[in-house]
Amino acid sequence: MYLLIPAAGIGRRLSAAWQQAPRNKLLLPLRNRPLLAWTLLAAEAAQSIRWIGIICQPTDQPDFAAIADTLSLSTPVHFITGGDTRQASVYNGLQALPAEAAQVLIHDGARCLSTPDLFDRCAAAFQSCKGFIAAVPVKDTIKQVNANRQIEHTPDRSRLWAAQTPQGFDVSLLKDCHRRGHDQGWAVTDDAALFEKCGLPVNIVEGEETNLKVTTPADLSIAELILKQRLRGTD
Ligand SMILES: Nc1ccn([C@@H]2O[C@H](COP(=O)(O)OP(=O)(O)OP(=O)(O)O)[C@@H](O)[C@H]2O)c(=O)n1
Ligand SMILES: C[C@](O)(CO)[C@H](O)COP(=O)(O)O
Repeated sequence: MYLLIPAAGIGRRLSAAWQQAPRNKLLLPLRNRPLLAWTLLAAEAAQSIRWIGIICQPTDQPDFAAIADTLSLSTPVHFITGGDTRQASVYNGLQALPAEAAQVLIHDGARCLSTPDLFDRCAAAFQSCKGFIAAVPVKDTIKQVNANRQIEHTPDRSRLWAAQTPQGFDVSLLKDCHRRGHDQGWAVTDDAALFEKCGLPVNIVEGEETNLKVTTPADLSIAELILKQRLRGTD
């Protein structure tokens, strides 16, 4: 299975909280390794992942290459230049896939706590569909709010899921959706939304409650705790 890892962000929300200049949060230490290292180790331990493409800014590539070298991965790692948005980065990643890649998993580098089992369950989902996402049921009541911060609507919680990654797609179909998105000026925050806008079905694969996206300082603290428990075997 081919895996694309969007890793070309600049961590604005994390840096702003610390009142620091933006920097790629995937280089931040978590326990005793850079955040990206945990993502790579999980992908390496998955039975299904045979190819990794890290989508990054050229300025981060030397650091990411050093991280990959330190891990001595058996899975081949390739580097792809990212774009100004996650959507643009994934677009670049798709263009860089080997011609023989028919299916791809896309997984945020910032979701460093995903387990090998989740990668393998997602890879297996291709046996029954051409588009899917890892997701978990929503626990909070969600409110749709207008510009005046007044509640407009309370969706039925029983039908709400929080999208995670990996997200998996037929490569040819996703390339078409990204192309249409570029031509139509669609701006989306996950790749499934492009499939949806193109009228293509996207299924749900049960995600993991611990598969959080490290976005804010609180996420970093939670990720530290989860890793501490996981490394002690008490996760
Ligand atoms: N132009 C971008 C923006 C984001 N990402 C990646 O997409 C994932 C999810 O993005 P997010 O958590 O938002 O990371 P950042 O964009 O770095 O964070 P922020 O929005 O706070 O700047 C991350 O692994 C990030 O590196 C990317 O590859 N290219
Ligand atoms: C793809 C994603 O992780 C699904 O929840 C999320 O949309 C990424 O959003 P971000 O703003 O790029 O972190």
